[in-house]
Amino acid sequence: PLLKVEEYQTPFQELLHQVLRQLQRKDPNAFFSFPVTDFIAPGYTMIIKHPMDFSTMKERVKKNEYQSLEELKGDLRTMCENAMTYNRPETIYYKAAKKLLHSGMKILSPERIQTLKQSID
Ligand SMILES: COc1ccc(C(=O)NC2CCC2)cc1-c1cc(C(C)=O)n2cccnc12
Repeated sequence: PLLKVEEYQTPFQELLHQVLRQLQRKDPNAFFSFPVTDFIAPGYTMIIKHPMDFSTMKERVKKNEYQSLEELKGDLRTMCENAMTYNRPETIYYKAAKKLLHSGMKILSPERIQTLKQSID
């Protein structure tokens, strides 16, 4: 079978893909890699109305559904706020979400994005 190469139609999609890779490095336990299920988190889908995770964000990049970085930033915020709503403050998930949101907003700062753009051009 052919090697599965991450092909992207536009440079902007490539930029978003690089941003997601940097964000996922801040989630070493992969707590945010896939959708949270009711099996591992009882009642989750009743409490959280707008679930989000990195695999869903990756799909959105592939389908070219993000028109701006702001939209990706919004999904990152939703994902972290979901975890800080469902989980109690003393849990590893609440703490991981708080940290991810903080470091994620730094990665998405204009300066960091400018540097990333230059590395792709
Ligand atoms: C994709 O979601 C997950 C994947 C794996 C794990 C996991 O490895 N949990 C082990 C660490 C202690 C059990 C946890 C989660 C997980 C994320 C979350 C979030 C993000 O709220 N969560 C909430 C309650 C229970 N489990 C989880």
